[in-house]
Amino acid sequence: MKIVVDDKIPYLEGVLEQYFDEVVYSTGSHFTRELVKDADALLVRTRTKCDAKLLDGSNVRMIATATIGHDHIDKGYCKKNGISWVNAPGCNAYGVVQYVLSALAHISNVGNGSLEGKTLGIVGVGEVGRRIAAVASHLGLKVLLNDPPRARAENSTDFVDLGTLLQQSDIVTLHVPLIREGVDRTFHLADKHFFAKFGKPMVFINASRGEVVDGGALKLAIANQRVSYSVLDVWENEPCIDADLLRMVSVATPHIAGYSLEGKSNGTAMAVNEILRFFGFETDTKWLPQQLPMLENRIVFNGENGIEQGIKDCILSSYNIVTDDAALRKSPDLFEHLRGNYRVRRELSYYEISNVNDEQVAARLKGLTFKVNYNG
Ligand SMILES: NC(=O)c1ccc[n+]([C@@H]2O[C@H](COP(=O)([O-])OP(=O)(O)OC[C@H]3O[C@@H](n4cnc5c(N)ncnc54)[C@H](O)[C@@H]3O)[C@@H](O)[C@H]2O)c1
Ligand SMILES: O=C(O)[C@H](O)[C@H](O)COP(=O)(O)O
Repeated sequence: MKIVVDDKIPYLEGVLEQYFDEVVYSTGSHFTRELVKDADALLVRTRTKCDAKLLDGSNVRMIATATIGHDHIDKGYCKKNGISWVNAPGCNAYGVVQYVLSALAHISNVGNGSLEGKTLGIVGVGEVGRRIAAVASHLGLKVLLNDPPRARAENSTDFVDLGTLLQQSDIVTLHVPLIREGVDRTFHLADKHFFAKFGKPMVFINASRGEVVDGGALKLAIANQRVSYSVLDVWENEPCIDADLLRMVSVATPHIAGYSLEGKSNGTAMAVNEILRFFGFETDTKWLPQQLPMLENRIVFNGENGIEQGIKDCILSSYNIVTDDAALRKSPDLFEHLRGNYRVRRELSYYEISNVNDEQVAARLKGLTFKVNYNG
């Protein structure tokens, strides 16, 4: 049996070789019909468009993507052609949480004031959005949630309509999948009408998919100050991103929000286990990547400038978004290289915070998923 694998999926060395006769590694964007035609399975990331153009006439029976998003897989085509597919739900959700928390801490530090009492509007409350909602109160934020599919399915009063959210929030963050058609379409969800509904100049964050935002409408909203501060991790037409938009946004990163080490290793593990299960390979235990790289994991809490500042400093010590912003601005043409050669980044739960003498501070840091060494 043969499997074709994206060569940027980490921690895989020698694993699939134990089960498949042939394992071929290739650049995700370079998969060709020729390469996959006699493959039984594909292990991909977002860079491999799995559609008729790639798959027509192939033997592929199973596609696993080591990512949360699956808009690069033509699900209709797969269904019609008996190809099973799986993604890795939630794998890097805490990586995106860390990204958003770092963005919030940075935004607050550069003159947008305390986060305490501000309202964070979360659009799309799935694996990522609900984790952000769960940690937000530990930064003193109130949340408003918008998720029409969940609101319908759960008949719940936890959600508000998009207009209310945009009217009442100080910060809006998008965590929807890219859906191109239908009642829950998210393609260009953030268009000129969306920005016109803002009740006040607002902070805008997008770490979902680039095509969820109409870049032209965002540029206009920044120019006319409907958007007071903007953070973009994802872009239309990646990796060829809009140079004007890059100049205009406040923080720009190359689609790395979910690129924590934990996120990547979870994605690899989930995809590998699904492949092994699909092909009926006997495994004693669920496969997990071994020997993950370590970093220094101690952070000393400093409350001298207030508790909120101390908490924001802990978040920024774990991951400071400005590093990725600087790298992209320096070399926008290296968008894909910056992603492919991303450094090791550990999630908040990896870090242990010391010098915490206050029970409430300890509870807030734990709520943000840090480990806390509390001297109570
Ligand atoms: N930048 C990154 O590195 C990165 C990392 C992970 C995920 N993502 C993107 O973020 C998306 C969300 O991730 P997730 O794990 O939370 O996905 P998820 O599927 O668990 O949650 C998505 C939520 O959005 C809701 N939704 C669907 N249509 C909606 C609409 N029109 N309006 C409002 N809500 C809507 C769904 O009901 C669901 O609850 C992914 O699909 C992926 O594209 C990006
Ligand atoms: O959908 C996801 O999981 C994320 O967008 C993920 O970070 C994408 O990573 P890629 O497959 O492009 O490396």
